[in-house]
Amino acid sequence: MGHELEKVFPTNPKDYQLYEEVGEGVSATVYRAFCIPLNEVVAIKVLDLERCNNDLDGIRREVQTMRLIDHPNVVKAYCSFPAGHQLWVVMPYMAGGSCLHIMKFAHPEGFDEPVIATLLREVLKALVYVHGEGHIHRDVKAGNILIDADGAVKLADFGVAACMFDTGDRQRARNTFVGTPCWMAPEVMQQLHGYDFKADIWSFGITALELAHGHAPFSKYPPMKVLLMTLQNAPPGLDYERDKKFSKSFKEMVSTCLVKDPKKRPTSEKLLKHHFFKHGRSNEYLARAILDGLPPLADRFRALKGREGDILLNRADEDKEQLSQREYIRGISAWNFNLEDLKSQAALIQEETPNSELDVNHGTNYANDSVQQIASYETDDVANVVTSRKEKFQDLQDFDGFLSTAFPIRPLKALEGYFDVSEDEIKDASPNGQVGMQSDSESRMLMNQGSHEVNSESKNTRPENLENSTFVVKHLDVSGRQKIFSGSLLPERVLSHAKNTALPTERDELHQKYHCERNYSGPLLSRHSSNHSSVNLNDESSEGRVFQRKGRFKVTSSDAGNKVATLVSPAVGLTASATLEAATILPTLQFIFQQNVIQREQIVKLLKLVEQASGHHVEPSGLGGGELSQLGLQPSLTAIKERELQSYILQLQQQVDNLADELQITKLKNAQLERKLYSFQKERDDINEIDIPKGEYSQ
Ligand SMILES: Nc1ncnc2c1ncn2[C@@H]1O[C@H](COP(=O)(O)OP(=O)(O)OP(=O)(O)O)[C@@H](O)[C@H]1O
Repeated sequence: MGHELEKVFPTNPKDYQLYEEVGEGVSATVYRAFCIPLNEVVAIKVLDLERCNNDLDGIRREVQTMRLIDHPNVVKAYCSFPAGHQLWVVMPYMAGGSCLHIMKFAHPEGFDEPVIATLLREVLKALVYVHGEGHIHRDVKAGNILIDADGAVKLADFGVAACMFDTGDRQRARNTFVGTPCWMAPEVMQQLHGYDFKADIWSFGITALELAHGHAPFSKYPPMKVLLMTLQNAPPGLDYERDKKFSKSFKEMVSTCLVKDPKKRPTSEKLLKHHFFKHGRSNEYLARAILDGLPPLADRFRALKGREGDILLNRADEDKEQLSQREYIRGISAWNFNLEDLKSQAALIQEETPNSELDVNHGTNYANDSVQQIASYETDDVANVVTSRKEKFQDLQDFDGFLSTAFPIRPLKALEGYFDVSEDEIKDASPNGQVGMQSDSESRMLMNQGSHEVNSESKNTRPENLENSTFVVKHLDVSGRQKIFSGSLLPERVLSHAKNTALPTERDELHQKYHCERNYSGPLLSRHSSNHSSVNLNDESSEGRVFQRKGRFKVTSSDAGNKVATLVSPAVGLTASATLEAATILPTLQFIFQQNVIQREQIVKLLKLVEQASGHHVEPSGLGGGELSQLGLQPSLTAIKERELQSYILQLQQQVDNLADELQITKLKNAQLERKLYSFQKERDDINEIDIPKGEYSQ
C-alpha cells in the first residue's frame, strides 16, 4: 500500500514533460505526463489559481486529503507545486480514464452486471477506507471512478470531500454541502438535520444506476428540478420490468442504498457484505471486458470532445435564442454548474433519448407539470439575480474594497504550507506569470475580471447608453480561449436593433415578441466567471442559502421549522400546492423576492433607455427621485449593501468552518506523526536494550 510513498516526486515543473490532455473538470485540466527523473508516466492535474481565487479552501482541502490518503482504491497525490499561476498536482496515471468516458465512448447503454459488480465493489472498498478515515467524499459518480490499464479501480476527485473530524466527533452531521445534484442525497438538499457519510451511500446507489443505464436518473433535467424531483418523488431504482436483464440482488442492493432516511441506509462496510458484490470479478476481467479494443485515453478524450463540438455545431443553425434557452434550461449558465458533467450528460441523452423527450424547454412533458415550471422559473430567478448583481457591483464605488476584504490574502500565500510551495518561491514570485503570483491589487483585478471585461466588451460593441442594459460576460476557458456568453433582459439583438433603427412602436412590438418567446428574462452567465460569480452567488446565498462553489451546488442550512407552503409560479400563472419542508421552499421565495427588487431596477434602466432613445433627457437624479418612487421603482441601495454585508459575513463563517476542518486535519496528521515518533522511539529503545547487554558483556 505504501510503496508509492517511497518514491520522491520532484516539485519542479521542469522535471515533467506534459503530453496530451486526458480530462477536463470544473476547476482543472488533466494531462498525461512524464516524470523525467523517475522515468515514470504520471497524470498531472493543472489548476489555474487565477480562476480559483475564491476557492482556495477547496483546493487546499483536496490536495491535503489526496496526500494523506493511502489506499489502492483511492487516487492519491504524489506531490503538488506551483507553476506560474497554476498549481500542478502529480498523481498516478489511470490509463483507462473514467467510467463515464468509457461508457460514453463504448457503452452508451451502460455496463453489464458483472462489470458493474466489480466496479462498485472496488469503489465500496474505497468508501470503507475513506469513511474509516473520517472523510465524506461527497462526489461519488461514474466520472470520478478511474480505471488503470490493468483494470484497477480508483475513486478520484477529492475536490469537495469533507472531513468528519470535528471536536472529537467523527460523525458529526454537517450543515453545508457541495455536490452534483443528480447524485445528491435528499437530506443534503433539505439541510434539516445535517448529513454524514450516509450521503455517499445515496450517491453510490445513484452511481449504480448510472453504470446500469449509461446516465444518472434525472440527468436530463435542470438542477433545480433535480432537487425537487429527488425530494418529492419516490427514490429512483432499477425497474423490475424495464431492467429485466439485471439480477434481483442488484436491484435489492440499489434499493438498500436509495432509501430517503439516511439512518436506514447501510454503512459502506455493511454494504460491502451484500451478496451482489459476490458477482464481482477480477481486475483482469474488468480490463478485458471494458478496456480491450479501446483507443488510448487521449484519443478517446479528443474524440468525445469532438463529438461535443459536433453537437454544438449541429445546433449552430438553430435560432440563437433557442440555443441559449436550451443551454440555459440545462442549468449550465444559470447555476454555474459543472459544465463538463452537464455537457457529458447532455451528450449521453442526445444519443439515447428521442428529441421529444429531450426538449425539456418546449416539450409537452413540461407543459402541465407545475412543479417543473416552478423549477425552471427558479432557475431563471437565480440567473437574473446573479447577473443583475454583477451589474450592481460595477456601480458600487467601494467594490474594490469589498473584494479586497472578501479575499484578503494572495492565492499562493494562502496555499503556503499545504503544497510544496517554498517561502522563497512566494517571496521571489514575479508578477509577470513566471513561477509566482499576483499582487493584492492584481488579485483584485482578477476578482474583478468578469466585470471589467463586461465593460470593455460593451465599449467595443455598443454605445454608452446600452452598456448598462446588456450584459456580456466574457471569460477564459480551460485552454485559455476566450468564451463569450451573452444575454440581457432583452435579447441583445433586440436592443441593438432598438438602438439603431426601430421607432418606439416597433421597439414595443419587438419587446413584446421576444418577451413572449423567451420566458426567461435573465442573462446568461458563464461558469468560468467563477471569481466574480461566486462572490455574487454567495451573495445570493446570504438570503437564499443556496451557493455555488467549484462549479457545483452548495446548500447551507436555513434554520427554518417545518412549515407547509404553497408555491405560486407567477411566470406561468399556475399554482402548485406542495407540502414541502420550509427549508426547501424558503430559498425559492427569497429568490423570487430578490428577483422582484432587481427586476424593478431593470425596468428603471429600460425606462431610461426608452427615454433616451425617444429624445427625452433624463437627469440621473430623476431616475432615483420622486418620479420613480411614485411608480414604486426606487431601488434600495441600503438593501443591496445589507445583502453584501450578509454575504461577507457568510463568507467569513465559511472560512471559519474551513479553518476548523483544517485544524482537525492537522491534528490528525499530528497524531499520525506522534504514532510514528512513538514507534521510532520504541525501535530505538529496543536497539538500546540489545546494546546494553553487549556492553556489559564486553566489560
Ligand atoms: N489520474 C488520472 N488519470 C487519468 N485521467 C484522469 C486522472 N485524474 C482525472 N482524470 C480525468 O480528468 C477528468 C477531470 O479530473 P477531475 O475530476 O479531478 O477534475 P475536477 O476539476 O476536480 O473535476 P470535477 O468536474 O469533478 O470537479 C476526470 O473526469 C478524468 O476523466
